[in-house]
Formats: sequence, structure tokens, C-alpha cells
Amino acid sequence: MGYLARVTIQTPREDVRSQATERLGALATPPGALGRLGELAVWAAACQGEVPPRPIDHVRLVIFAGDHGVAGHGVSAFPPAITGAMVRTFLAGRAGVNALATAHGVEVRVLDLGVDEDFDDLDATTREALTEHKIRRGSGAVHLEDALTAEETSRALEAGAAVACEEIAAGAQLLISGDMGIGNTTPAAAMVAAGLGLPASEVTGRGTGIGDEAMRAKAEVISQALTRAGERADDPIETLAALGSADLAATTGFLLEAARRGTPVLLDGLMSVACALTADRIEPGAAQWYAAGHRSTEPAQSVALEKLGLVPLLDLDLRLGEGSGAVAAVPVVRSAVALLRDVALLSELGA
Ligand SMILES: O=C(O)c1ccc[n+]([C@@H]2O[C@H](COP(=O)([O-])O)[C@@H](O)[C@H]2O)c1
Ligand SMILES: Cc1cc2nc[nH]c2cc1C
Repeated sequence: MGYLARVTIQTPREDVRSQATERLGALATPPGALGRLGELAVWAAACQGEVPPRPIDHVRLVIFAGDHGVAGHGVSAFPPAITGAMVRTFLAGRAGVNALATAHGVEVRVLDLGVDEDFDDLDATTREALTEHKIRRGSGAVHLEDALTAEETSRALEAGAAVACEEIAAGAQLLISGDMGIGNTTPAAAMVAAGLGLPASEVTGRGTGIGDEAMRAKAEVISQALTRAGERADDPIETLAALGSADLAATTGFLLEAARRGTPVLLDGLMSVACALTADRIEPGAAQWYAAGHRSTEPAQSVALEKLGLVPLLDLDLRLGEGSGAVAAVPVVRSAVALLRDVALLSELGA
């Protein structure tokens, strides 16, 4: 199985990082005046291997959709039928993330990895494109059973990796993973707890907006899931099988392959960051290819970002998912690159 063979991840180019830092320091701006935009520009240059960095014209969002057995156990404010309905909304270009993607010139692709329906009503071409990587209908309720078999886990990881390869081959310069799945903040929080050795109480959040009673039920589901997984939570691939889902395993494969291929990624909310944490557990160093688009309201996202050493670009109390926070941050990344490319050098001022 490809994912068991460890591939050493290259770091973004250190020599280019130094050149970019030098150029940043020489720009016609007071030292440090560009703040974190300066750091972001240096990261983009090191990832591209070029100073000044090229404009980031081709940004691609892939939304990984799936249903989760836990959704039937009082952990979400919404019913599972919303997952498929939102998939249709993405296809129609009418979801929140579509509006942002259109505003910021980001291309959107939607994939059903584990939605609990067959989409028989869609035309054959759309259905084929949507479901080409489908692993199963719904993933297991992680407090009662494994989310996936070992074979499904490896197929999902490889599906995500194949998608990253396709996007990179099509010219993507920056990748974003988005998510759709009622109940998915429960397995994602469990993956973070497993990765960081935290109790359920420190990773449980309000997801789509649950009240206090559902919060207690959700924390109990996460706690039971962690107990059920036991020592398997020490291994990141076992974590995906026991506590994850088809869509989260595919997202992990997608993020890991992006790092392996040296393509930078802008992370979104909890699901994206839980998978980035898992990718970095599989291949330590993967996170050097990731920047954090935004801070979600989910506590597990914040603790995972801290572990990865990533500071979010935006902090807007967003909790939509879909890739929305990362897409909203794309203009920030483009701004950083424009500054390092287009600003004159202090030495050119003639003052
Ligand atoms: O991105 C986030 O951090 C985020 C936080 C809360 C909710 N969501 C979205 O809401 C859904 C999951 O919430 P829940 O309460 O059903 O677990 C799923 O479709 C996510 O895209 C996403
Ligand atoms: C309407 C709706 C849209 C979403 N987008 C991502 N998660 C969502 C959950 C709901 C309920």
C-alpha cells in the first residue's frame, strides 16, 4: 500500500526563502511594515522556488463530500439529507463558497466520497464526475464501529492523492480542500484529539450551531470513539479507519500528495486542518506546504493549527466549511505575492 511506504517530503526551497527574505528587506517599505503579508510572500516564493514569486492565477478548490454515521446520534443541528442537497447546490453554483470562489477567481470541483445517496437524478456525465472516486454510502458511526475498513481507507487516501495529481497537472498553483457533510465536525474533532492526545472536552465544538444538550451528547460520542479506538489512535492511518471517514481520508490523501509534489495549500476550517494534522503525522514536514486561511470557531481547529505552527490569515468567526474561509483568504495570498513582486526597492528611490 502506497501510503505505508514513507516518502521524505522536501521542504520548500531554503535558498529561495533566503533570497525572498532579502528582497523583502530591500523593498521600499519600512522594515517589517508588511507584517505577516511579508512572511506569507516569502513562504509563497519558497514554495514556488522563485523570487519574486509568480502571480497565483490558478487556485483550485476541491470539496470532499460525505455522510457520517454519527449524524444520526444527536451531534448536529441539521439532518443528514442536507449533505446531498448541498452537493447539488455546489453543482448549481449557489452555495456560500461558490459566491466567494466566483468573486476571487477560484475554480471549484465537488466530489462525493461517501454521501449516503446515489444521485440518480443527476445527468450521467455530472453524476460520473461527482462519484468517480466514491468509496461507500456513508461512513461508520465512529463511537460504535470503524468509519472504514483498512481497504477503504487506503482507497480513499489514494483517491485524494490522485485528485491532487490531476489538479496539479491541470495547472493548479495553490490548492484548497473544502468539506461538506452533516456530522463531520465529530469525526474531525476525534481525529484532532487522537493526533494531539487530548480529551473529548478540549476538541468538542458547536459545529452547525448545537445547543448545550447536544454538546454533551457530542462530547460523549467523541469520548466513546476515542476509547473504542484505543491505541490505534497512535497511528494516523488507523486513526482515519477508526475515527475518520471516506471524505476525511481522501482529504488527507489530497493534502499529503500536494506536499509530496511541492504544491502549496491554503487550509480551511476544522475538517481541512484535522486532515492536514493527519497528513503531517503520516509524513512529518508536510505542513510546511500549508498556510492557514482562517480561524474557525471550532476549538479543535485552533489547537491543531497551533500544533502545526500555523497562524490563520483571517479570523472572522466563520464556521461554514465548504472551503469558504480559505477561499476568502485567497486575496490575502495574492496581495502578499503582489507586494514582493511589484514594489520598488529602497535602493531605486534615489533618496
Ligand atoms: O469549517 C469548519 O470549521 C466548520 C465548523 C462548523 C460547521 N461546519 C460545516 O457544517 C457541517 C458540519 O457541522 P455538524 O454540526 O453537522 O458537525 C459540515 O458540512 C461543515 O462543512 C464547518
Ligand atoms: C445549509 C448548510 C450549508 C452548509 N455548508 C456546509 N455545511 C453546511 C451545513 C448546512 C446546514
